[in-house]
Amino acid sequence: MPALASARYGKDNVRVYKVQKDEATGVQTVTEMTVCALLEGAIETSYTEADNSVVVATDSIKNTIYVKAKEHPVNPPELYASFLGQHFIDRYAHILVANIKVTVHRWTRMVIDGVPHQHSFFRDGEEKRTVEARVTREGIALKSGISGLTVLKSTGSAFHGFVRDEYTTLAETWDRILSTDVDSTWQWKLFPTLAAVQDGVERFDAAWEAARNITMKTFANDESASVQNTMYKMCEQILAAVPETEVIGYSLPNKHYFEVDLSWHKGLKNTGKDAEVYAPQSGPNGLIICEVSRS
Ligand SMILES: O=c1[nH]c(=O)c2[nH]c(=O)[nH]c2[nH]1
Repeated sequence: MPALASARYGKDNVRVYKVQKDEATGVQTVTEMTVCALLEGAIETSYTEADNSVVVATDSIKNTIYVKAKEHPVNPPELYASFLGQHFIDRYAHILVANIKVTVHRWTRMVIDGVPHQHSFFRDGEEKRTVEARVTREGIALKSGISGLTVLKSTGSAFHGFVRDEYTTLAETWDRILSTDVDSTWQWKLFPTLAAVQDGVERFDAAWEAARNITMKTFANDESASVQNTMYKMCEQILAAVPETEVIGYSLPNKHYFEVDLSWHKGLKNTGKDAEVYAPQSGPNGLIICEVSRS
């Protein structure tokens, strides 16, 4: 006898733009985000018995995303995600969980002739700020993050001492290129209420800045023994810098740059200490993942 083991539904890829206009100065500030809202609760019969009376239409969920963006601040995204999720469990008695994901796209203010422009912006990279909220009547669980922050260092990275056996072809190296697309998350202690999220709301921007700075500073300055060890050092520092976090996570692809032997052409030296021209690889790539919590 089959049984519905789990179910959630809602609207994904809802693109939202909000402008804030300071009438006194003429300065405008913009936020663009992509929102996903998925609901859980007493919705089984919609799957098993074609009972749509328990279904808040995904079209209505999309409408709610826009309305809540109008009614509430969209910054920081942790606050907007909490308002939105809280709405669904307050408004519908049979909805037990609202899963909200907000992805914020970069619009950085232009500086023209040394002066910040009042209303013009540019996309300075595909890095995103993210938040995942799981809102229930027990509280609001928030996981904030950064994704798509592409970084590279041209030296200061080694990898040696790994298992050597009949499957190994990789040479040990004491100097290699290290490049990755940073995906980092920090899970907050459970907020018991929406008011607890609102109280001290500046913690969210401060944590994002700390995580981003720690990631870049550690990436740049660490004499890396491996991706594993460098990411662990990042996690340790974020736990120390943001006391309200419980778990720090990283998922880092190791984007390989291979040396190219050019000795076939007039004896050109382009390997080892003479390496200058490399072949960036699009795949396969390593993928190194960890989560670090307080002991
Ligand atoms: O930092 C690294 N960690 C690995 O686990 C690994 N494996 C590999 O082939 N290269 C690397 N680099």
